[in-house]
Amino acid sequence: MLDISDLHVSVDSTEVLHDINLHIGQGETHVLMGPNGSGKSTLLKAVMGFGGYAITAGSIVFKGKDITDAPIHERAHLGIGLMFQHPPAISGLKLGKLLTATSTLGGGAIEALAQSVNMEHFLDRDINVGFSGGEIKRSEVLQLKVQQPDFIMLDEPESGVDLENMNLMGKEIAGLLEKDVHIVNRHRSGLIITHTGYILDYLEADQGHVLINGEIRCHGNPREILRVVKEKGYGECLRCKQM
Ligand SMILES: Nc1ncnc2c1ncn2[C@@H]1O[C@H](COP(=O)(O)OP(=O)(O)OP(=O)(O)O)[C@@H](O)[C@H]1O
Repeated sequence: MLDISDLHVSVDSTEVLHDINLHIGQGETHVLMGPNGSGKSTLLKAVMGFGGYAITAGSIVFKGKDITDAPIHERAHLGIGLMFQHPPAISGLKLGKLLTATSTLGGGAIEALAQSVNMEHFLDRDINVGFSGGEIKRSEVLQLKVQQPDFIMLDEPESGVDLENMNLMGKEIAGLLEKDVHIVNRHRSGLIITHTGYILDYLEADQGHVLINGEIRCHGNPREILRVVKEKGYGECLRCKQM
């Protein structure tokens, strides 16, 4: 579904990502780990096509189409969706209005989806204005449920979420990634950034990658990587031979 080859990305003329190669097949969920500031969010934003994240070399191919230079709305139309780590607050734009504008669903269907993540009372509020950390995350999940992207990128879905809401979020994200469907029949794929790995309690991820200083330094079983990092730190990933 997604093929990233030899990708270099610069922010403010500083190269943040160096020579990234990543292949995510249809139905697969991959996990991206790595120390703070290693470039994980930058990779997701570059795949989504945000301005300010200049691709200076390499390519991104999605569903067989080269999207390296495609604008963000084209990528969204093709089926790429992103849950932000820190989404912006937008004064003057109601959450319900955004949801109606980004889907073909009617008001009743949107209301029902909002209820499923306890957000029915937020449709009339300006997006993220005064939302708590957990409410922001539920709003992001709701937006993904409405958009139904085929490739879902999640930037730290656990951060700021209480245990009860983590349960809700985990199940919703597993639903979005069709975890109850056999992998050969799954249409959706995902890439999830996690520090804690809590999300892995709700869905099995197929592959984990460790990004350090803008380079992918290790691949492997996500739970195994987490175990090693907890015990020995990310330094151990620099010695990883699974490249
Ligand atoms: N707009 C920007 N201007 C300058 N530097 C930036 C910008 N965006 C990202 N960077 C830098 O790029 C590096 C990678 O940032 P990024 O947010 O991708 O890291 P991360 O791995 O997601 O970190 P964390 O785990 O802390 O969320 C950091 O050093 C960051 O300061």
